[in-house]
Amino acid sequence: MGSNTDEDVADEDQNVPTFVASLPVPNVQEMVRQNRLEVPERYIRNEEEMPKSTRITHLSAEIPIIDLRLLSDGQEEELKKLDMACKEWGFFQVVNHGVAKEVLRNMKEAAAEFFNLLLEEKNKFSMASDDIQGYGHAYVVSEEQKLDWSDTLILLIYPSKFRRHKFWPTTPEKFKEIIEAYTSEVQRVAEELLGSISSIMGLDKDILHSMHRELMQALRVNYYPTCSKPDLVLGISPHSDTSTISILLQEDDIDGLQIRHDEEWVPVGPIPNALVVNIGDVIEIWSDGKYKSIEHRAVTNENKARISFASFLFPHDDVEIEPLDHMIDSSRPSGMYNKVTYGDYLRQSMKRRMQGKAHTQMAKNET
Ligand SMILES: O=C(O)CCC(=O)C(=O)O
Ligand SMILES: [Fe+2]
Repeated sequence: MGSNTDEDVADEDQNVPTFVASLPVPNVQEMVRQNRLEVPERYIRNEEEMPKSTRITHLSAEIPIIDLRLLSDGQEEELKKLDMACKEWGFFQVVNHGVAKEVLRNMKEAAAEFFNLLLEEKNKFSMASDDIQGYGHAYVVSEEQKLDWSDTLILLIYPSKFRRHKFWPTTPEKFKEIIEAYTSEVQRVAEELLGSISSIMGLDKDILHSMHRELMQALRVNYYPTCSKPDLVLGISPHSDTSTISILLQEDDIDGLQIRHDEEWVPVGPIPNALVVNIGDVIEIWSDGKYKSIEHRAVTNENKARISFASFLFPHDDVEIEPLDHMIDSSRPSGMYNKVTYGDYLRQSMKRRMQGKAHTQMAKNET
């Protein structure tokens, strides 16, 4: 991994995985550009989903902050904190991760420049009708469902043989290199984190990584335009991630991400240059529910568009996922989840709209 010597070989390769396509929906940024005040009915949430108050609460300050250097050095305190974070929050912020500020800044600036292009320029990279790589929307499966107040750019990054370069924006000119620089660092951070998560699960450090067969990474860049009525819409619907772990870069000065904790929505206040990490469904299943893949959503605001970068780390399609024997409670010897083939799990989830914990529910062992 990490090499880019096989540049462009993947595009026509039959073995490049494809994902379930989304129905076509309007471009939200363009809609706002044309009429800043309009909020069409399809975006207005039912009463119970409306975000209403989006302010930082006292709980925001309790979301764990983890020092990656200490963690990767195996420092006991930091490993304990990670264990608590995975059990009680499913989310934590990572500092001291070693990704250069310049790499983060370049990524943010390049993405902002891309989204500021005219629609017809961006549409040169729009998703094909049978897949979700490129610029467009994901998880829209019916004409009736409420729509998210966002547009997105999705790229499969690793292994690099799976890249589909025709979807990689060419404006700004250096965008490809900038994505490469950022995502290769994310891959390193992910490998370090998987090592530490292996340790707290009582496994040798390299086990979780090797269980992926190939450690895949997809990048989803979310663009949330401003909204004149942010209390009525959601930038991204509540969902848990189908990944093993996800690593998110967000703006330093715009709130948006909220996570479900003790039945409340808790905003994750940005820490400049930190990365937000969450446990995905795969670890929830491997750990038989001890480590939680927590529901989260994004809200919008009236004043400033927000861009976030979500990297999803996940296993090869053929990998079978099931609770690890030693993580299963003796009181429930068959475990909480059935065995699933990851590729099936992922594609099944994409046939549904994003809906809270519906995906892991599907794998639940009801006996
Ligand atoms: O924009 C955010 O803060 C959250 C994005 C997210 O959850 C996702 O892309 O899966
Ligand atoms: Fe997510």
